[in-house]
Amino acid sequence: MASQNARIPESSEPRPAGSAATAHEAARPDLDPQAEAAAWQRRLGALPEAHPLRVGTAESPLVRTLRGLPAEHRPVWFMRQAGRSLPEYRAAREGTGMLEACLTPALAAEITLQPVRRHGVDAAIFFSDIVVPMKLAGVGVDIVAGRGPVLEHPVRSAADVAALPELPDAALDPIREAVQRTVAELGDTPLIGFAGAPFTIAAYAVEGGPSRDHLRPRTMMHADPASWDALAQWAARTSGAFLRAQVEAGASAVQLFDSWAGSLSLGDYEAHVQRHSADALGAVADLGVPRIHFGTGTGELLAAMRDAGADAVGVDYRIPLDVASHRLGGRTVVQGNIDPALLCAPRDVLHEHARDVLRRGESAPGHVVNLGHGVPPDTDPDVLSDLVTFIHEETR
Ligand SMILES: Cc1c2[nH]c(c1CCC(=O)O)Cc1[nH]c(c(CCC(=O)O)c1C)Cc1[nH]c(c(CCC(=O)O)c1C)Cc1[nH]c(c(CCC(=O)O)c1C)C2
Repeated sequence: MASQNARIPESSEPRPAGSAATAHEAARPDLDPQAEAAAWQRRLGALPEAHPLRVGTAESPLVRTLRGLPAEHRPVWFMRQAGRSLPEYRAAREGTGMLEACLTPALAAEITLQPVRRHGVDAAIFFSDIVVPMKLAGVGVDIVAGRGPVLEHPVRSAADVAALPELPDAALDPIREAVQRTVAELGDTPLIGFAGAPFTIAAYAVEGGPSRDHLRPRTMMHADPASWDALAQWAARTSGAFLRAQVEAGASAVQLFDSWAGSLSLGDYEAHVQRHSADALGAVADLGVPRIHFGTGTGELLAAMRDAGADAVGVDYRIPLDVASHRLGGRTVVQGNIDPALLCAPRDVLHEHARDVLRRGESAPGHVVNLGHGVPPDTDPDVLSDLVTFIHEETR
C-alpha cells in the first residue's frame, strides 16, 4: 500500500512549519496508534453487527484516509455529485418534487447510487437535503426549484422558536429504509451520511429562505441570545437525530455541512455556534464513524470547526490546502478543494489545477479529494468521470 505521496511531484511551495509530509504516525505524534486502534474497535462495537463499517468499508480508501491511515490511492467524491449534472438524475426526478424524492426510499437510493456507477467515486453521499429533518419534524418547508429551501413561517421570535416541533424517531423511518437500500447495493464503497449544521439550518429558518449575508440570524444571536440558543439547540438535536439514523442504518462516515458559517466572525462562531455544532457531531460520537466538517469561506474558522469534534475538515476553494493544513497545525485530515469553476476549463488546465491541489494536500496527514463546493448543474459528467480516473492514477 503506497503512502499518499506516491507519484506526486515535489511542491515548489515551502512546506508549512509543523506539518508532516508522509506517514500518519509521523504526522500525529500526539496519537498512540495502539490506543487509537483499540478506541476505534470499541466504538465500532456500538454499531449493528452487519453494519458496513464492521464488514467491509473500514478498509476503503475513504475511511482509511479519514482515520489518517495510508490508502491505495487518494479517495475522491464530489459534493452534489447526485444532481442536475446527470441525465439519469433528471430522468429519475421527472415529475417528482425534491422533498418527495428525498422521502421515497427506492428513489432516494437509486439517485444516491447513480454517481457511484457512472464516475467510480470512492463514496456515495446520501441523496437528501439539510432541510429534510425539519420537514420530518413537521415544519412547513419546501424546496423551490431554482431557489432552494423556503419556510412558510420564518422563525424570528421566542414564541416562534418555542413552537418548533420535535422530530419523532419514527418519522426517520423513510431515511433508514433509503440508507439500508443504498448500502445493500454499495458493497465495500462507503456511504457518507450528512446533516446541516445548526448555524446553516438556523440561517434558513430565520431568513425564511436563501440569503446572501445571513443578517437576520447574525442579528438574533446578539439581540436575543436566549432565543438564538434555543433555536440552535433545536437544530442540533434535529440534525443530530438525522445523522444518527443514517449511521445506524449503514452510513460509514458523516459530513456536517455548515455551508454558510463563512459569514461569521471567529468570535461569533466561538461564542454562539461552535458548541451547537459540537452537539450535532456529538450525536454520533459513540459510533466510531469518521466525521467531516465543511463550510465555505471558513478560512478563519478551520481550527474551531475541527475542535467542534471533527476528524477531517472540508476546505472550500478560496484557501490553498497547504495553508489550510498549516492553520490546522498539520495534524488534521483535510478534504477539498478543486475549484468547481475549473470543471469547465480545458482538460489540461483542470489537470494542472488538480495536480496542484494534490501537492498541497500532502501537507496534511490525509487528503480526501473533493471540490471546493458543489458540482455546478451544467457540468459535463464525463469531465467528472475523467477527473476521478486522473486522481486515482496520480496518487496510486
Ligand atoms: C440536488 C439538490 C439537493 N438539494 C437541492 C437540490 C436541487 C434540487 C433540484 O434538483 O431541483 C435543493 C437545495 N437545497 C439547498 C440549496 C441551496 C440554496 C441556497 O443557495 O441557499 C438548494 C438549491 C440547501 C442545501 N442543501 C444542502 C446544503 C449543503 C451543501 C451545499 O453547501 O451545497 C445546502 C446549503 C445539502 C445537500 N442537498 C442535496 C444533497 C445531496 C447529495 C449530493 O451532494 O449529491 C446535499 C448533500 C440535494
